[in-house]
Amino acid sequence: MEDLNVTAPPVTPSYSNVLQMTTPSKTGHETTSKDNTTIPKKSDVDRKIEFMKISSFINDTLEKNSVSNPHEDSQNIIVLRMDKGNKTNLTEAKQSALKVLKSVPMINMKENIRDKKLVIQLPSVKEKQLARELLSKSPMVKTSNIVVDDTKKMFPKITVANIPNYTLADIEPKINISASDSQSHDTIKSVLKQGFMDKNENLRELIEEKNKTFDIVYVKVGYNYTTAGIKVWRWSDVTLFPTACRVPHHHLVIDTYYKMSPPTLKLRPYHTADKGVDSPAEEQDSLYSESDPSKSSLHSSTSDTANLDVTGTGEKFFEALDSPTTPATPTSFPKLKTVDKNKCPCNKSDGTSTKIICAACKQVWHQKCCNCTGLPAAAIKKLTRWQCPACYVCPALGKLPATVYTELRAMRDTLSALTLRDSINSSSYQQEIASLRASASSFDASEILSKIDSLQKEIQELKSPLVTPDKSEFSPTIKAALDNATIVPESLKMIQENLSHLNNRMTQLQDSIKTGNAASYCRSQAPAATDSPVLIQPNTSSPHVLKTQTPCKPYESYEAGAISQELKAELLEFIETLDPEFSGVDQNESRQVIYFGDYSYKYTGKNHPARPAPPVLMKVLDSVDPKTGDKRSLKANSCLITRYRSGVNHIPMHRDDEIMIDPESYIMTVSLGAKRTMTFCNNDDTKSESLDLEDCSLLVTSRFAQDFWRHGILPQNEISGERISLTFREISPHFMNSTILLGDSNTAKVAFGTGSGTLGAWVPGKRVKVGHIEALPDAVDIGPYRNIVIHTGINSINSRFQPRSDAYLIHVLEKKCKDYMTVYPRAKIHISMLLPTRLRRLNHHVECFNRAILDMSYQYKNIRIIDNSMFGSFLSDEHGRWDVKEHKPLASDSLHLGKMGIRLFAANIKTAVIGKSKSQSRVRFNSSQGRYGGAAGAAQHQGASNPP
Ligand SMILES: O=C(O)CCC(=O)C(=O)O
Ligand SMILES: [Fe+2]
Repeated sequence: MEDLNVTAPPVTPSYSNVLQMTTPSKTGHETTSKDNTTIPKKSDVDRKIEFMKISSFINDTLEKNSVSNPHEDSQNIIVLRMDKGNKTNLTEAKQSALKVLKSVPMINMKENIRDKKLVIQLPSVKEKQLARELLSKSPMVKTSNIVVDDTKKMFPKITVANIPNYTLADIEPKINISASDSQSHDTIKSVLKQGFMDKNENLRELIEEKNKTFDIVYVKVGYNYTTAGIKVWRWSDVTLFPTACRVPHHHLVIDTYYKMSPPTLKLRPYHTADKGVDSPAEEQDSLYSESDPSKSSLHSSTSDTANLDVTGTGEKFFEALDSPTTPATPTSFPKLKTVDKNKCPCNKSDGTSTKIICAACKQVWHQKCCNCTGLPAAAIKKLTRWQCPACYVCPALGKLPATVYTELRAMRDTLSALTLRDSINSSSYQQEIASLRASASSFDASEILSKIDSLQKEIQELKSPLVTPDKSEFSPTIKAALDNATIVPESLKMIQENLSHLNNRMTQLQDSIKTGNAASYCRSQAPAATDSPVLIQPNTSSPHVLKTQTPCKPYESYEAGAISQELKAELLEFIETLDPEFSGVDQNESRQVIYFGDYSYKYTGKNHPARPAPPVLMKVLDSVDPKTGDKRSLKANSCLITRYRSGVNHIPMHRDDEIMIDPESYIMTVSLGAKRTMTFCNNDDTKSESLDLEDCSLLVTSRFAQDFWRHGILPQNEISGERISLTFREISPHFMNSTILLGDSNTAKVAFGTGSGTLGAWVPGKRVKVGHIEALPDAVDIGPYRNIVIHTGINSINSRFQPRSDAYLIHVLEKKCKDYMTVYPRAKIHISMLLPTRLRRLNHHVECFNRAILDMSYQYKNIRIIDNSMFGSFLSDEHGRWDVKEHKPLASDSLHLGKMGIRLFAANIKTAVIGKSKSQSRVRFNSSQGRYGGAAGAAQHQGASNPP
């Protein structure tokens, strides 16, 4: 190939695909190429079809190309896809699939509800083939239009896709053109086409369909994110391709160059600078047009060819980077809407936003348009070597010598020799499977079922302590234990709870045995055993236990006579004056309320505007001395006065769990008048408590307890007297963004709270030190935060003392996240990606681990990713960790961020947790108004509406 000596035919690059943001899609136009053939411009539909074809080509290629696949296991995956419009129920499909695959050992079967698919992981290719065969024959698949697919479907969000250039390496050797017969453009073209077509059936179709119009394809890989309404691209090394594709909220964009590149026919590398691309005329080129060769950037490509990455590993790319003549910025960047360097690419004039100038391309950016929000103007001025997203490439990830790849490959080979997948194929493992199969065939379910039955009976009897058990019926062990035991009521309760749990599990097991699914039941109970060579189960509870557990008391304290008679009289006198202002909470007027507070409060569908509190309410707060378990200060900035005319008036069971209540706060209720009973119930209604609220009493509950207990004052028709309650809460719209940061030492300096904290007033919360993944706290220890930000893992993957496989660590992380989602279904979990370090061996691992996090997180809609890759560019600043001038990391530290790094890291967290919710853009309050000050915020009481 290199020796081809052909004259340059007229060629020009087409950059249409990358112009998604710059060129509005044109449909139905026709254009005339230089050789006068009329070439149809592609309609959106055409493009879509083409992209689908090409993406399946990519999937195939990746399937074959395990080198670029970071998840070796995913080769043995079958996907059952219930396509759109298919009415099949996923759970039913799963049941049927389990039946069909009864005889096939499998690692697991996961439901992906969002994409309506089942992902079946099998131990090896052999089992996969077997499973595929069984599935394709199964009536379930045939009759319900379920597609059996063994691609990995790595690219759920491909918007524009094409052939990744590493596939060119596969193709190239197939194209044998001798110097003599390659004199004409057409010959070369046809030979190349043949080369492509030989490679892939889909592509053949594509080419034949489009005929004539297909040239060589060059690919750039990247993903974009949106900032200030404009799309910004981050181009990646092609080896990062899967990662780029899988960032859930980014769209993958692959820049395509339908180009011939004589005279050398070297393929243009994806990262070469886009010389000559800025011309708007070229932007409008169709994919297929050929125009003036002088505009082509591909002609003068001696340096381009030097950068050619034919191996697909990025080696050449990095080699080229290492050479002193190559600029340090290898990425090219799509053209921005504006060609005016003095104007931000967002094309909007925003006089208030501080501007930054890129040191490389001199483009002006608004602070907010390049992800620099959170930085003070003074700090921005200091960013003299700042490079914009278009120019920057993180030195940690972007510049590795080729030798590193050789080492890495060797390392990977050694490592993969140690993985479970290989051991699965080993003969001893196979023998074990065979013996298990043999014993399974002689498995006598009836004996086990009867044993379970009798165990369940024993459990049932143990569970009813009121009936004195006849010990003679128990097994000797239980009998002995009962004889020796002195059981206190609490432990009895606990034993009872555990027994119910056990009982449930037994019933499940029994069902599984009866339906012949024992094997799959056992597998689903032990994912760690197959995911990881380290067979350790993380210490987390089952969803059942998590949902029903009650880790706290329903209330903190109750104090009779907490309010003096004088204060009571004063309060009643004040409330008397409010009489006409009370409003009924529903049509039945089950009770009447009136509200005072710094922020407006939406309670049972009605908006109660902010209203300054009178001194007498302040007096109540000042006079009480609530007894709480800890010394947290009791703050309140709102008071809801509720009037129950008689015992008929009531408040149904509910939780005070509005998102605007401080997650760490207490809720105080002062009762006046008739004695009423408050009932508390835990989540699964297995526990209930009641408490008489007497005249002048004070009840203190915590916001924390609301997730585990409901409360209410039910009708007591026999009571004729009136009761008035005053409920004091701490409410602020800030708490919509309340955040708990579970983070390693890099997060130590991220400051929370109002005022001048790094995260600012709108992100209140706290940081909990979590040095490594296994130290992530249990769900019940977290609290009702809206956001759970996790930034930990670097110590886990770097630990020499407690080495853990990535699969295991991801498993623990996933399990913890699931626990958090079970206990706090309204919380958003943000996993902040590991940051690059100065340790090169670790950086590769960081990248792989981040990919694995992406893989895991993609399955859950409540898990989001904080993508720190962009902010890598700031690490190059002297305030961060990288010394751009010396092109090496700062000497001081290998893992920790510098001062500026922390700021930007915090800004990234802030952006993630604040999001772009509407209410956020409407900042409607004035924090300086203080306690009961009366500015208008908005808080909402979600519970306490009467059932219809
Ligand atoms: O009146 C009471 O004591 C309880 C009121 C209450 O639970 C509420 O407003 O959420
Ligand atoms: Fe309540």
